[in-house]
Amino acid sequence: MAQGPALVCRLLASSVSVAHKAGKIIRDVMQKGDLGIIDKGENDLQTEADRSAQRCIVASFKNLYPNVNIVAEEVDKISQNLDVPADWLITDLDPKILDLECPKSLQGVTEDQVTIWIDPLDGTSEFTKGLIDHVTILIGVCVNDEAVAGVIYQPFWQNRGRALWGLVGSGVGGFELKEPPQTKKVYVTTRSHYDKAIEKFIDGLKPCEIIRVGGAGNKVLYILEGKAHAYVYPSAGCKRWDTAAPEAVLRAAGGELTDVYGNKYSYSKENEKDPLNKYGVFATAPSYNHTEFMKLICDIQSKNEKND
Ligand SMILES: Nc1ncnc2c1ncn2[C@@H]1O[C@H](COP(=O)(O)O)[C@@H](OP(=O)(O)O)[C@H]1O
Ligand SMILES: [Mg+2]
Ligand SMILES: [Mg+2]
Ligand SMILES: [Mg+2]
Repeated sequence: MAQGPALVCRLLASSVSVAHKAGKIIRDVMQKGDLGIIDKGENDLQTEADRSAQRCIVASFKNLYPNVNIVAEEVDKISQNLDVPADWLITDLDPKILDLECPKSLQGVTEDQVTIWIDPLDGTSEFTKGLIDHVTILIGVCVNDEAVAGVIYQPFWQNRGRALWGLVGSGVGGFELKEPPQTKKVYVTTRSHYDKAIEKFIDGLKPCEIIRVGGAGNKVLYILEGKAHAYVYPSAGCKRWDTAAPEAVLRAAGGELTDVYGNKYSYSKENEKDPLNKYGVFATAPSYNHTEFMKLICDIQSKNEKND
């Protein structure tokens, strides 16, 4: 008897659908111009767009998948038991995603094994400065420890939004995967959390071109669209909601994302209590050997420790 699409495929298609709805909320807040900025402290802002986009995504997922674990960036009690307005309801699931060949290891997954890591607006600092191209919505579908599917959504793309999605072991969609330039190495790093230590680390990578832009999702996008060989963030600061979706899409495309020791982050629900990516973020394009890259990173790390 036909089983219908696997839960992971339905969750991925639902993530694309709800990201479109949250994207419209973010565009509307920007259009109205009253961002309602709150400073959460330590260079971490939150706006009405972060709050409203999260409410839409969390309420919609809870409505359709009541037993899935959900961890979202913004502390917001409202979305826990919200009546979902009709225009937030998850609808029109993309048949291309529902019809994906779901990897055998994921076919029997049940809701209780799933944790959805949500960053309703990644690149908030840039959003408050009107740098809207840096902004993405990140929805990572994780099974036990692993980020297996994800959506990097650009709400301001051609002013109607674009979803880049991936299912590890199955494929990617919504964009054209491009290789980075064959010439010099190009690395992408933080724009708004740059400090002397990061600058010193990045200097160790020279000669290369350094691009500084906002958003973890946006930096992985630079890799997927062939604008950079690697994303280098040699500091704690990002959280699991910043990397779950980008890691899933990048790995589905053949790339890698790890900490400074070359280890993947665990995305199990237990990490809700301590979501900090303590050992940085290092992501590489499919054609860029991650092991080689991490050896280079390790050399820089030990050189800096010797000189300190
Ligand atoms: N040192 C730090 N302190 C607080 N947040 C940090 C941080 N470093 C990175 N982040 C968060 O990680 C994401 C990517 O950061 P960056 O743009 O600097 O590369 C942003 O997510 P949000 O915009 O969702 O908060 C940012 O806030
Ligand atoms: Mg934030
Ligand atoms: Mg973020
Ligand atoms: Mg955010």
